[in-house]
Amino acid sequence: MSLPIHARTRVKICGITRKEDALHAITAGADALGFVFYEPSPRAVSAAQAAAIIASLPPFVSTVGLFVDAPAQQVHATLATAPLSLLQFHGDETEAYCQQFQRPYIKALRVQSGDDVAARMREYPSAAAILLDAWHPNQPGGTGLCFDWQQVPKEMSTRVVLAGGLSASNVADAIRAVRPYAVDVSGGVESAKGIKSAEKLIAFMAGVQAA
Ligand SMILES: O=C(O)c1ccccc1NCC(=O)[C@H](O)[C@H](O)COP(=O)(O)O
Repeated sequence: MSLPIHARTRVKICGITRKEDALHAITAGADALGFVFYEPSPRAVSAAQAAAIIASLPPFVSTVGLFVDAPAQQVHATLATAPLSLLQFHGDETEAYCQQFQRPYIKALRVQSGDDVAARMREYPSAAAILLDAWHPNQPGGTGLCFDWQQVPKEMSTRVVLAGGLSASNVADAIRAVRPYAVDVSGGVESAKGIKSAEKLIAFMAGVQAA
């Protein structure tokens, strides 16, 4: 039996740094929250900060821990402190690296023009989903940039979490173009880096529902 997974598009709000933002995101209807464990990011949190936010959440909310080419020991130590439902790997991690933590994981791929996205996605058969994001030479994520949605292989869209430059103004078009399993947003729902806006979260969710 095939599941009707397109009955609605799931939403992950990434770069949560404050309890109030987490609760605004959930109240607006988000399914998942992302915590950035990458020190150079303006949205970085410690494992203890993430654990405190997660402890304040209602049930049935997925929590995603994001890493960029982190030493395995850092991922293990974070998991020991923060109860994360999934891991997200945003660097050049191999499938063998991603699998070693025995947790469901999302592999992020940063898309450049000319990329064979289908071939890159096939390198991670064990991933729970593939997050497709925009490529930038100096920033591994959270760039606020879109990539060309036509590059998403249509036959694989049920595995895709679409990210990169999404906001209330373009998320409905993005969903209609790609029909992804989920969308992911960070900068498009912020009032400042790492600070989410309740109004922008509500507007973003309305855009998702309009698609
Ligand atoms: O958000 C960050 O600062 C970040 C830093 C390093 C790696 C990944 C990062 N974010 C990952 C995400 O999942 C973002 O939501 C995704 O890149 C989209 O960001 P945006 O274009 O700002 O919506």
